[in-house]
Amino acid sequence: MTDIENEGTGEKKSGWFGRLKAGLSRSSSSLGQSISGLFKKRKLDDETLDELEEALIQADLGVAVATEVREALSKGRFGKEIGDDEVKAVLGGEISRILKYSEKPLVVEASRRPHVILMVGVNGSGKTTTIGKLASRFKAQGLKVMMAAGDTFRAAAIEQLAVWGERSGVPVVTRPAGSDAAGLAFDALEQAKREGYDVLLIDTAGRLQNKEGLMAELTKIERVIKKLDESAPHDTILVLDATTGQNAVNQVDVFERVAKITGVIMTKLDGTARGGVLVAVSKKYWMPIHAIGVGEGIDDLQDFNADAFAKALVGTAERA
Ligand SMILES: Nc1nc2c(ncn2[C@@H]2O[C@H](COP(=O)(O)OP(=O)(O)OP(=O)(O)O)[C@@H](O)[C@H]2O)c(=O)[nH]1
Repeated sequence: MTDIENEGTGEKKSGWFGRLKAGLSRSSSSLGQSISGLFKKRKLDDETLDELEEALIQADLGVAVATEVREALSKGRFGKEIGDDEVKAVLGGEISRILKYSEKPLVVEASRRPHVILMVGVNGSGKTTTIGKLASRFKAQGLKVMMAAGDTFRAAAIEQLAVWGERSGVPVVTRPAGSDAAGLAFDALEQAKREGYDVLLIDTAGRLQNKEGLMAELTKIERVIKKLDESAPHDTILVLDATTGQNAVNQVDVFERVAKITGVIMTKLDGTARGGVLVAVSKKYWMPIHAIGVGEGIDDLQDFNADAFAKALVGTAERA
């Protein structure tokens, strides 16, 4: 058994925390600025709490989280004077507490041969890139990895995965654009079983315009995979683009209805002011968040760490 958290040295960790913090700096500076503006030697009254709640909603954390933070902050402090630092500390603590439920590294059960991971998400969410990053990580851990270019609607997606395959030295099963994705998934799994692969990562198309079509496609892929392995897919990971803000929450709604989502990876957390949406997703769905994408490079995928994320989002810490 292995997981993607076991990678790297302490030095690398502080490096990635730096990257996470840099990535989330837009989110944290917009949130930090709102808070700093609010709590310059101010009494904690209803008006201030209303403004804080509004700032949190503006930062995409969602109404439920904003209400919870408001309650936590007012407890024992209502009517007293309060400063930025205390507010940020309470906020960071509350966010971390919520996110803890979602902290769950992606575990590959190597004995499954292969552990089948289906990647779903709308076009452009970062699915293909994330598969490439995962493949490269698993390979670095010594696992035998295969990818299947199941987004057969777009020739560019097939080519893109092939490039990731070359980059990471991982074989990619492809078919010409327009081919049947379920057939491709079946063949890939058959080959992976026969040749003793540890992990099979399957890309899928994510056209949201037509929910019935999407559901039919994913259901068909699942059905044919099960002919070869009743327990597969072992993970169905929804890839969400942080830059879409609240729309990411709607996407969980849609995909939950068309597939049995087992976890989430959120991409593009570098350089967006909308990183708070991850907290809204965690709070609403209590869903495992396996990892986060903080760039386009092969190493820009980090294990999700609730505490580090909360600190980077609120902008409270120099180090993890
Ligand atoms: N900045 C940044 N860009 C990312 C990240 N992940 C993916 N991208 C970029 O987002 C764009 C879309 O990524 P894809 O991997 O092609 O997305 P997809 O969901 O497979 O989209 P289709 O191929 O259209 O189905 C690409 O330009 C990626 O390089 C990330 O974590 N940070």
